[in-house]
Amino acid sequence: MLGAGSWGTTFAKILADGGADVVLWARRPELAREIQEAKRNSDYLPGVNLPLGLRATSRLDLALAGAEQVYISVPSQSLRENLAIIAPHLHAQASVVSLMKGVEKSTGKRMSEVIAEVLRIDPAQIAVISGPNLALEIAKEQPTAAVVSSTSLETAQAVASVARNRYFRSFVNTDVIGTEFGGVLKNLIAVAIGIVDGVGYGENTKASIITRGLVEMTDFAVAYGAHPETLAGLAGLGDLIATSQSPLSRNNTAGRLLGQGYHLNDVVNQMQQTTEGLASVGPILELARAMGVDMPIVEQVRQVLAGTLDPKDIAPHLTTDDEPQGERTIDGQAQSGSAVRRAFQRAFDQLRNGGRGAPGDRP
Ligand SMILES: NC(=O)c1ccc[n+]([C@@H]2O[C@H](COP(=O)([O-])OP(=O)(O)OC[C@H]3O[C@@H](n4cnc5c(N)ncnc54)[C@H](O)[C@@H]3O)[C@@H](O)[C@H]2O)c1
Ligand SMILES: O=P(O)(O)OC[C@H](O)CO
Repeated sequence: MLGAGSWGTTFAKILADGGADVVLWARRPELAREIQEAKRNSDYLPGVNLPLGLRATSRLDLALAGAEQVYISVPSQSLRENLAIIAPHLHAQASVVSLMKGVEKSTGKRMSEVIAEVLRIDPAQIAVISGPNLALEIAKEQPTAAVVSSTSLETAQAVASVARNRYFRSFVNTDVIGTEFGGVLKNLIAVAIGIVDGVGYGENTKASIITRGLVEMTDFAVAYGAHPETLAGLAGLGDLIATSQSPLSRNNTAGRLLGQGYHLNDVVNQMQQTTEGLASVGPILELARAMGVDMPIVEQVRQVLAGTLDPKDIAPHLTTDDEPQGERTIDGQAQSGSAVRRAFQRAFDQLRNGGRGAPGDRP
């Protein structure tokens, strides 16, 4: 596991509690020592006891020696530089798993794209994991689920069978684009929710933004080749709900501070952990423009960040059109609603089958 922040450490615990032999790489030797010796990461996960079998080191060569699966959890904007130092130590057949939820600001690339480009490995060796996964809740062993996605179902299944335990359930799919963009886009909507929360608006406003935000997320991801069902699953709606509702969310918290009137620079200074949404707004809007996708909520988040829109004005503008629009739902067709129906059918089938058997989120 590369990256010993909140999510890297929590995910190392998930893997170790599932029975895997895990070595966690921390950049700072003193943090590696605390994890290795005291089985604690007091900076990021105060009060959490880590598994006794979890090892930690600040030496990348030792962390990667013989690793069959390499999980990466560093800030998205630092992935490329981290990959450059990882590459010489990586086993040629290793699977590389991204736990990150951002796009690279300078290129607009998803994390799996950056990994494929820098490491020059077969995309079938790459997987991504996303879902409603607030680190601190999981570190306290509160049950949740996630989706492991790879273009190779075999790789996704191999990773999912390791990344699971009594409190963490992994499903699989092969929609890497939808799974990654779900994690990126929900951050932007969570910032919007935080903003209106900070302003003092209530549940109607937030529900409207979540619902319309999901349409924006789906329109965007589908334009780039995702399946709409993925956005109705754990990596889309599931994560959107968790991130928008929780005070543990850094994106939500950053939004709330903006809504309370703090300037972006002050908010960035206050956030001690990675807040991916703030860096993703620009590249996502550029990608949206390139595909002709309308994202009024994300555009207004950009304006609030730029200081050109008063936070209290964000909510009424759920659409940029003056004329009343049809309420397109997540598959973009008000009349059919077929993606929503399929998602409900899938959830129903899973319940009926005791959690098994859905083709999209296969456990
Ligand atoms: N925390 C969560 O609840 C959570 C859940 C799911 C996904 N994620 C995603 O995981 C990724 C990492 O998030 P996190 O919460 O672990 O962040 P964090 O800020 O808690 O930790 C980031 C870690 O990366 C390390 N790092 C390595 N290279 C770095 C560099 N060049 N610059 C700065 N830090 C560097 C830091 O030392 C730190 O240990 C993000 O993409 C985030 O969206 C987080
Ligand atoms: O704290 P956030 O806002 O980065 O959200 C953490 C996770 O992505 C929630 O699934």
